[in-house]
Amino acid sequence: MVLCALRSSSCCGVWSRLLQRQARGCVHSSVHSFNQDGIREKLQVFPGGSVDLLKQDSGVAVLTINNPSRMNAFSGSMMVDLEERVTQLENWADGKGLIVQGAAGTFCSGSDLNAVRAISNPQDGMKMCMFMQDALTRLLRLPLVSVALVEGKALGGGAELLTACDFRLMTSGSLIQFVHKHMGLVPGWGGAARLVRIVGSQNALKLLGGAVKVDSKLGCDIGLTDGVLEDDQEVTGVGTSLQRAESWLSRYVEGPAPVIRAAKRVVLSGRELPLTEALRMEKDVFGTVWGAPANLQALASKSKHR
Ligand SMILES: CC[C@H](C(=O)O)C(=O)SCCNC(=O)CCNC(=O)[C@H](O)C(C)(C)COP(=O)(O)OP(=O)(O)OC[C@H]1O[C@@H](n2cnc3c(N)ncnc32)[C@H](O)[C@@H]1OP(=O)(O)O
Repeated sequence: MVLCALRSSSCCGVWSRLLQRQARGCVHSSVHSFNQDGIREKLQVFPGGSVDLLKQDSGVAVLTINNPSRMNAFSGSMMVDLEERVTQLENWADGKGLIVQGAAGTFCSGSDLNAVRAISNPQDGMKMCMFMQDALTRLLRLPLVSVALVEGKALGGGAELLTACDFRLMTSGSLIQFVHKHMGLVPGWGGAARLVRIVGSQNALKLLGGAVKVDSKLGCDIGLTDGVLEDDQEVTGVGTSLQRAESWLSRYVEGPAPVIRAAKRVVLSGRELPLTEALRMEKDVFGTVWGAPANLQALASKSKHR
């Protein structure tokens, strides 16, 4: 229903405005009956765990899904936490990168089934779905290069969460599974739409239709996974998984924040907008870096790219 409303308004101007609102604001704000505050109140009734944000001086933030006693399942209050952390990241002008991880060596086992059982009626399900679509769409649209660090298991909504990052790293023993079929469901947090864009419709249908268990090898083969890290217990002297993920990300966030953020913006518009609009957006973003300090400095230093 929500997606239909978005699709039917797919003229370039609307898409452009949607993307331009990426800095702040709600993806579904124009959809009748999407009352974000009302949904937030409803979700808060299901407490437990937290979503924690650490903004570092390096310009790389770490977002941790933290509910270890339930394998980092999302309680209602954690969904609200997630949306608030995304707002904080939208307002973080100096940021360049983001790592999304789960606490205590596992990624995320999806929605908290206790909360899911309590809101298993269609109306509440729709509201939760729109709230999480909004939060995860805005997460992917942040002007930060983002990577999901998948340790342990990423199931159901947890698998959807990792598709809302630019890149995915898996530790060698980790597993991704869109278990929705086994729950009589399909993804509702935008995970199917993003998965198709990452692995193509053939592979996406296999993963959803077969609830296939994706290990690090299969993940690499189909392009879901961008790198494999050895499990912490298997290695010595090369740091924790988080340190290795930071090291992997460092080459993509090295350099001045305005340039890295501009790179993410042009890729994002290329990915989401029709060509004419994407070109217009690229021109606008180009205008923010042309003649700016990093550009002038590079020109003055007569740099060679050997
Ligand atoms: C389908 C989409 C939907 C959505 O909202 O869009 C969802 O995401 S629904 C949730 C889909 N996820 C699941 O169904 C996961 C179910 N859990 C498992 O398969 C296992 O617990 C597993 C594989 C995550 C871990 O297995 P393991 O043997 O290693 O540990 P335990 O089973 O003993 O789990 C420890 C502890 O965590 C609780 N737990 C795990 N996942 C959830 C969850 N999603 N919601 C609530 N609680 C969860 C589990 O019940 C155990 O608690 P305990 O009190 O010890 O029984």
